[in-house]
Amino acid sequence: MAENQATEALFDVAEQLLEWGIFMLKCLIPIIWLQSIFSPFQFLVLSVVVLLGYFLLTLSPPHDSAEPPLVKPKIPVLGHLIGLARSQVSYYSHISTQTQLPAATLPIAHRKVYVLFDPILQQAAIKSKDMEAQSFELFASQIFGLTENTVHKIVGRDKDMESSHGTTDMEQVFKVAFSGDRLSKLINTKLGALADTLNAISDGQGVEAENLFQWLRETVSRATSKALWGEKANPYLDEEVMEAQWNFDTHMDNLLLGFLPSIVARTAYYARKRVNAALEPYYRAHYDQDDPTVSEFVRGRARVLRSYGLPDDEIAKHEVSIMIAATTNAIPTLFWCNARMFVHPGLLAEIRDEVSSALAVVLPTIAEDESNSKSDQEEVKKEIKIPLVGLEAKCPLLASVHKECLRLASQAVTARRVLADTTVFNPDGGQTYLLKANKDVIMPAKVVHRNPAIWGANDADTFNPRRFLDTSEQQGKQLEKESGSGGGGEKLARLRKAAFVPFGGGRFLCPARKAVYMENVAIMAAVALGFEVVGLDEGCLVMGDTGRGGIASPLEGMEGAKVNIRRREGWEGVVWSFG
Ligand code: HEM
Repeated sequence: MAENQATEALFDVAEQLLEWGIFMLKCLIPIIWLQSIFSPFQFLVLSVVVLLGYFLLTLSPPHDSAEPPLVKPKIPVLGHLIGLARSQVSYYSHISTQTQLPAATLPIAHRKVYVLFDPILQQAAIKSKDMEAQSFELFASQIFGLTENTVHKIVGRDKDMESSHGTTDMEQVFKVAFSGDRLSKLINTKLGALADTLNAISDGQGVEAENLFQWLRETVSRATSKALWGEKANPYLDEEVMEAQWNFDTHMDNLLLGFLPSIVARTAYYARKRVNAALEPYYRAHYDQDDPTVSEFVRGRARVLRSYGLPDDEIAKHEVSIMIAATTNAIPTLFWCNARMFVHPGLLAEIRDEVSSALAVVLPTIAEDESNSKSDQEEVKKEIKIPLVGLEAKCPLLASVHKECLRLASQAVTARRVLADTTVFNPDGGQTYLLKANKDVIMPAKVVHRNPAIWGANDADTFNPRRFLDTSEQQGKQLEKESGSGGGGEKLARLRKAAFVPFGGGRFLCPARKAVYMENVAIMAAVALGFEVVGLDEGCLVMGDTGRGGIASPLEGMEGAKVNIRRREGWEGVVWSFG
């Protein structure tokens, strides 16, 4: 918190200095003019100084008219950087609202980045073969503390592999780890561990939690770590290590400065050190290869890194990123899904009905009906297995709530480096833009996820649990009427598809997306059916902004208040399982 305030203060100072610099230069003009009367030489020198200063403070990179329109910042040179530091991912939304452009070129000092606001243009760029995700090279050594040698080895070998068989070694690992039996094992182990937590909730009193977010974070992180790192030597079984991982995840952006990290980014620096100290013995002892319960995700990645010649300590540093990928987005998504169900009692009742009929389990109120015998009830209560396959299709309202929560909470900022000059085209709007080689393209999900012309003029920013229920042409027509946009309903349905990008897109699309859909809907079903979240307060529930993009968490202190998670009346004693 203190580090963030310091950064904010730094940017305030920079902004003030720039404003003052320009103001002073302007003030100098009459003085220089006066000077010209007494000393032509001093007049000449001062004029050159002022002109040079003004040029440096207002310069922007050359711009081709075929590129997206140039949007100059209010504060010259560093204005966009200051805006981004202050408003983070929402800065792109501000620019989109202010300019109403489908795409923009943002000059930052002598460099520029393209930002695509239009979903069709985003899809055109994201699917182009001439775009590369380059973030690893840019921040890996500062964020993870890797040596330059390690970064070069990884990037160099990845590039060799890519040119020889079209995909990188890591992409191959993702393909295997997130398909077939490996995927089933990953999901079953994680959900098995989650079921253990649910089953341990006592009848009657339930569990008290500081807030629902914290409870989910502990529960889901524990289950995820077991599924990923295996049962023999899971380094995250130690609560201190898990806590350090969360601290690292929350504060790691401060390490990007790369300057005196143990002072400037103290929390992240020491948290990383603690996690490294737990992961290093794990890799040194080769648990990743020797324990058969370890996931293919952990095993395959380490195998690749070893084949690149990385020592165990560098592998340990690199693999701090595993829990970030697996929990940073997944946990807040699950939080919003469950929180939104429980703060809308009418919706919760509908979901409970939908799930119980899909699973053919009898609700206690129905079971208490005289036509049902007591033995029926007991049988129902004994064990309920939530199926993983086909649940979404059987529970369309549940699936719609899940997607709507992803839509509202996703602030993913997909970034790509343009490898060769690329033209992106939107046939509907007729816009064509040139994206030049070696520039970066930013595609902010928040802008397209909340575009009123696509999602509805009245409720693009608000939660509509039924939004994803019906994708028929008729709904498209209704939307068209609401948003006032022209064109057929089909066009709007197409736009919506393009404008829903919580998992990124193209070649670097999240490899775990199928697992996420299956797991989240199953967990929501079990929690809705068998539990109550007492005390959840909608008035204390506010979404924050993510610094680096991804799924937004609730603001600190606004996670919905203290809660009691307890078994639903009539559903005590149920043994939950998934499969
Ligand atoms: C709600 C949950 C999740 C969301 C919203 C999400 C979203 C994303 C996004 C936006 C990307 C970047 C895609 C791009 O650049 O186009 C990504 C990449 C990735 N995600 Fe996820 N993710 C989720 C859960 C997970 C989980 C549970 C895992 C692992 C167990 C995972 C593993 C990865 C990996 C390894 C990548 C990098 C892919 C690459 O570089 O090719 N994600 N995810």
